[in-house]
Amino acid sequence: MTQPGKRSHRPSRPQRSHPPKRPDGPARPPADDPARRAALDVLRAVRAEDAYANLVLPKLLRERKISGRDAALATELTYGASRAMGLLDQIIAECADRPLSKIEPVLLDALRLGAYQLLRTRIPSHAAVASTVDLVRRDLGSRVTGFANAVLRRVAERDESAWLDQLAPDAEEDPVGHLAARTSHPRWIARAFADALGTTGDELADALRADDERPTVHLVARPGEVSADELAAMTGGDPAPYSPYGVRLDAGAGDPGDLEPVRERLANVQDEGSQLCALALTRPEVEGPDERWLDLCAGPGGKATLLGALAALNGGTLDAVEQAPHRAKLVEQITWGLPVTVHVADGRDPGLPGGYDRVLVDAPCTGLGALRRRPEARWRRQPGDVGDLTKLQRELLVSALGLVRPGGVVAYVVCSPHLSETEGVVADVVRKTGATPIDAREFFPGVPGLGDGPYAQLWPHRHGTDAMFCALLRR
Ligand SMILES: C[S@@+](CC[C@H](N)C(=O)[O-])C[C@H]1O[C@@H](n2cnc3c(N)ncnc32)[C@H](O)[C@@H]1O
Repeated sequence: MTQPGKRSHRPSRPQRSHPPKRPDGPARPPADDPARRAALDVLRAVRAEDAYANLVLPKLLRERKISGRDAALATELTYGASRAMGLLDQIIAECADRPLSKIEPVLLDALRLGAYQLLRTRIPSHAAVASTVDLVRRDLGSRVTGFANAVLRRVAERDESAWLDQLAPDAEEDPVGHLAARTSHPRWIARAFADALGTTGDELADALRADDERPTVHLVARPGEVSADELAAMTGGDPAPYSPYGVRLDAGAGDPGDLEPVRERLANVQDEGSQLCALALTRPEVEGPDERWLDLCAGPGGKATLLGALAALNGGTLDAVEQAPHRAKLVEQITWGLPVTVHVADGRDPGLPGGYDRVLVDAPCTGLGALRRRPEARWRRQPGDVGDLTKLQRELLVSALGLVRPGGVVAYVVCSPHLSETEGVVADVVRKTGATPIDAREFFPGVPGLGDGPYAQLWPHRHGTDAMFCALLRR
């Protein structure tokens, strides 16, 4: 696991033997503690099965019929502890009498939950400690409850800010490491953001902080079915600031899949940044026919649906390629009724005839631009992932340029601001193929702050979207 940088000295052991008492709040958590149990089970699934917290948790809450305040607490603890894992581990390592690698994984999960409650919630310290010890007792028996109790009491000796004063690198000497620790990001991700933003100053802090905010849900109105204004009126949301099809819902608006317009296929859930990148592909002029479009990495089908609906309005068609069969099925389901043909194939050599007027490459990437949606992703991703992905990204983009007709347009899109995945890939392919970059920013009308061009980079802290990157190339 990548951890924020830290100083080498160990702190003196905390002196107090009891966590600070707070008069408010319950003395002990309820004996049956469905919220914390659910949070622990999700952390375990994320660690042991490479599961995604944002998929496992809602399912588990439904199955166990956990709702209301318990569901809210389970969500806060699961997502919060997942996001802060690197920092929590550093603090636990300082407080334990053995290295993290020698702590049973389930016990470590429980300690993370306990430490999160102590440092980042208003739950009284004694309740946070007691509830964690109860979880540990139920899962592992009494043999390790003393250890869990002792570690958490030490964690409770300081608040988060005091721990950070001790553990975070010095702001002057190592500004990126300092901000990484303060915002609970791995250092390499903070570095990648700094490189893309061109600063290690205040804007880097804003970008990293925005990653910890829960994103609001964005909907896309299906072109030809309903307008953004109508969709906003139907859902109680607001028309989005940039996408003509977008609607932003209030935070906590519930499960958007339950909304009637979504059930009736008038709208889909889609980040406004994704909408803007798909739309950018459709906007540059092409001479001659403009009716055959291709999406080379289509699963699960968000952009294919928007492009398919726009193609339908113009009498065109969309071929959608996806390598993973189960994801191709999702594309089929979501684009049902649209002029979209799904092909299960490798986009690097999909066996299609070519000559397309417009091609989208929404390439597999590190997803560093959507970390706020996947709480555990920042700790799961490793710097070594970038090399393999950029090779695949280059190959897919070269393939797209072979499939588009002369004069046609290719959009290269990734949900990452990492310069190797963005400008690095495009520069390499432009050199190799002689494709001509178009200034993509022109095709994001009304959107400020997209960077120095010719590419467009969106950011959560600037635009309230995922950090999507879009390059437009003409063959
Ligand atoms: C970023 S996602 C695409 C998201 C999609 N465009 C949307 O808007 O819903 C990348 C997709 O590419 C697929 N993929 C990975 N390698 C591929 C390849 N060699 N050929 C085609 N698809 C591939 C992945 O399975 C994944 O579904």
